[in-house]
Amino acid sequence: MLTVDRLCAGYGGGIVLHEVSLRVRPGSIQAVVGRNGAGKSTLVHTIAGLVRASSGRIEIGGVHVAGRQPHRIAQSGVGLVPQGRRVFSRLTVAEHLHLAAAPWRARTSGGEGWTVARTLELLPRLAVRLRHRGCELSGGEQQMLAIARALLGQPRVLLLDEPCEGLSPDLAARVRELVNGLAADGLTVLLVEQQLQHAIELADRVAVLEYGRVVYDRPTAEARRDPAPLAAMLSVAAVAPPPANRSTPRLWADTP
Ligand SMILES: Nc1ncnc2c1ncn2[C@@H]1O[C@H](COP(=O)(O)OP(=O)(O)OP(=O)(O)O)[C@@H](O)[C@H]1O
Repeated sequence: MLTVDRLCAGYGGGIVLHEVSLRVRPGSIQAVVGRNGAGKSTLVHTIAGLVRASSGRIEIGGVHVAGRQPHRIAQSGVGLVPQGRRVFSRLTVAEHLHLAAAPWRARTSGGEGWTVARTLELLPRLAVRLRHRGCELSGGEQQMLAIARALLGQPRVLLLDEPCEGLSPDLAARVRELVNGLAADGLTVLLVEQQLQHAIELADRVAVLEYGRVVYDRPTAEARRDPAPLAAMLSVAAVAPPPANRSTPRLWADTP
């Protein structure tokens, strides 16, 4: 369970997040949408400890983690897939995975845990690119690597900041399918998503951030039944996609 309670955070004394509260249950996906500059990345970075919370609570499985160092928060079970992937251009896929699977991360949280072999089974495209450097990967491969790296930290809570940004529609659909499968396996997922339609197709709940405040937070079933208020908040056309099926991940074997 991820609980964010009246969280305030910002930069250099300026406040970006104003009393943000969210609760994300294990095995569920909470989407966060909002216009550019609304504070979505700041929220994700504050949960991950990269931005300091000025007040409020962040709990992972009931343990208050706000104020801890980012690596301590990672050890508490928070995995981050940052916006723009942030893979190292000169390191190979194998080196990325080796670093992410460092011994202090080898803890498992009850289950069998993520090993390099298991991530390569889930994302077999990476297995054939092991010797390639980050700069030689396609956007889709970089995204897979960013997800694999986060999984190797044994997260209970996975934060994904616009994981489909810049990907082709086909690849973006595969990333969403993967995220859906990870939630089906019990991960708690907070997903920043640009596309409202995709957010309500994939997530269990959708929240809208506006100027750093949560102005909407409802089950997506409700948003699907009546998308107009949500669409109006974001100034996009109302859409009502079919409900997503939660299923285990399909192997991502073909060339992205
Ligand atoms: N490192 C930083 N230092 C100072 N201000 C920042 C920093 N990062 C973000 N901001 C400011 O915080 C506000 C929220 O930015 P943030 O990146 O969280 O928004 P966002 O909703 O993720 O936007 P986008 O959809 O464009 O990624 C913006 O006004 C932005 O200029």
